Amino acid sequence: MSEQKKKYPFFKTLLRIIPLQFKSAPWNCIIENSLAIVHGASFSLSVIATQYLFDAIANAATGNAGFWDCLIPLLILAGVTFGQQIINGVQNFHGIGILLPKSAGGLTDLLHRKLQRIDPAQFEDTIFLDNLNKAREGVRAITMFCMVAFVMVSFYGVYFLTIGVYLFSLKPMLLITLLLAFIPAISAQIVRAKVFTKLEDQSAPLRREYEYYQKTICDREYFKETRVLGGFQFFHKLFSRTMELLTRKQWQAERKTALLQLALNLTTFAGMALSTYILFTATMAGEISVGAFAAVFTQLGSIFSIMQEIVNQHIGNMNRDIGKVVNFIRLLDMPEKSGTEGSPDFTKGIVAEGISFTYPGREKPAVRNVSFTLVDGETIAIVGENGAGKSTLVRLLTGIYRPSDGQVTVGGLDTAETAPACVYQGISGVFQKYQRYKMTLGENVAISDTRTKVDTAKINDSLKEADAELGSDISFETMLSPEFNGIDLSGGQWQRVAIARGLYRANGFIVLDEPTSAIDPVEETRIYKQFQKLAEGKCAVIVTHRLGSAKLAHRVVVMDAGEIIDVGTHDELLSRPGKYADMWVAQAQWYDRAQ
Ligand SMILES: Nc1ncnc2c1ncn2[C@@H]1O[C@H](COP(=O)(O)OP(=O)(O)OP(=O)(O)O)[C@@H](O)[C@H]1O
Repeated sequence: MSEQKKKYPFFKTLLRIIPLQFKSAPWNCIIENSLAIVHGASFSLSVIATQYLFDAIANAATGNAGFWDCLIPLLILAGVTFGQQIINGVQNFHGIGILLPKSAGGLTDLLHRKLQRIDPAQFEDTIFLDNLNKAREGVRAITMFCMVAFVMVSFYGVYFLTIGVYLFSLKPMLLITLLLAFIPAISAQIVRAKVFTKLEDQSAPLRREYEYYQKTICDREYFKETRVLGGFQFFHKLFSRTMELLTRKQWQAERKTALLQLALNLTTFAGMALSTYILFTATMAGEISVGAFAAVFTQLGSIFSIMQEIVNQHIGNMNRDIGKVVNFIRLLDMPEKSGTEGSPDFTKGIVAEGISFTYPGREKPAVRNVSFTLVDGETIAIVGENGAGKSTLVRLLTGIYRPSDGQVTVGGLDTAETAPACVYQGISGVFQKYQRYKMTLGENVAISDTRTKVDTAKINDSLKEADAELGSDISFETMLSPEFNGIDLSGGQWQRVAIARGLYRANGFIVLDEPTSAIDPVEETRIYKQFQKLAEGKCAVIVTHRLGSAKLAHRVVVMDAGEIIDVGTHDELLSRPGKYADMWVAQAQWYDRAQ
């Protein structure tokens, strides 16, 4: 059964998430529940104290009790009421101020760890991205959900158990009427759950859309282009339309459930009237004392409002959030990219045998039946037109994606069978879509090797090797982000920092996937020459459109429409007619100066 279709019943889901919540903040869960138990029991204590007080007053009126007989239950009642207020305050503060943030942190951590173990190819899949968006919403929902579940058992559970025993001892029918009054309300909540689960499923893609449109309007990375190209109105319209759609869906769900709520209120009103009647007739018939009548009568309002609070508010919210909670669990249940342990031995090189890969949502494979061997100490350049499959091949060779057909071995490790962390441990890469971390210059470089202690001399060397001359006013501590009180770099400077990051990481297999597009061709050739020196004795892959750089590699692989159409040295490929020779002629004038 696919993950999407797998069913998650309410109680099974609840049993799955309670241990997760408990693990994220064990002591706080214990404290919260203990407070809730005491708080719940205190309500019943106040009912019993009220009964004693009224009985004592009734007896005093007939001369059967004195002042002290009335004062003691009065003091007990005052003490219980005061204690209730204190416990309530402490419980609220602890629940909202401590337990909630702590467990939300724990669950977020769990989600992040899970994401690390999910196949990166999933991040290209729209359904997965929707599920991820839903699961993020689930972090907040799950914490509230569990808190309510705890409170239901430890506070309301204790309250209703003790008050139930008390009412039953007075008159069983009273308890039965109260319970029956809430059955229609509970059924209404089941319908509500279904409505909101469906709403959540429909909302996630819309939410992702409007979050994206909002980014195009407000984010710095889009700001210049959307203003200059006049895209603001366009994106604003899309944003408003998606928002409107989402709001309309929410409104429809709320309207549907609000009608049910109305029916619930009528039922509870009828239940309250009937209970009062039973209580009155029992007192008149002398079945219960005046004190018990007064205690129950004053409590009836509280019992109903607490029951309504449970059904309308808590069960209602739980039902509304169950969809989000299920999405969180669904993500946790996703298959992980795991495998056997091992260490790459790069003397065995990198071998691809008949590999193919198709992106989710695409029919044509991006890489088709590709085979080649990169021997130890060899540098290979991969060239080809846009969309030829170069970057996809690199992702397959580095184990980021697993081939749908064929086999890739990196230093003797089969990427489909080995734990990803083991495959990655000896690889360093600079990719086309490298990151511009909003961190200091030093962190931007050293982040590629968090396994070892930060080595400032090595950061310096890497920046030098990448020819990253950023200016005398920029040091390792300079924050590279205007959003965080720092400065920005030019496109070419960022690329050099990214290359330095790739060089900083210890490796046996280096990949440069065209990280030099913002650097002029002459400079690029210089960087690649330096890279070639660093790659000596290692396995290396260069992806480039500029054949002046491909020339530096031992062999060149030419790709077209996902397939390898030619392999050879630069000179071999030039000596025969073909795509490489055509591309070289078209680009030759760039390199005349660089020779
Ligand atoms: N995330 C994705 N989802 C679906 N298709 C994709 C995705 N990424 C790439 N493709 C498709 O896979 C094919 C190969 O893309 P790839 O990025 O590997 O080409 P490339 O040779 O590196 O291109 P370029 O020189 O433009 O960087 C293209 O047809 C592209 O449209």
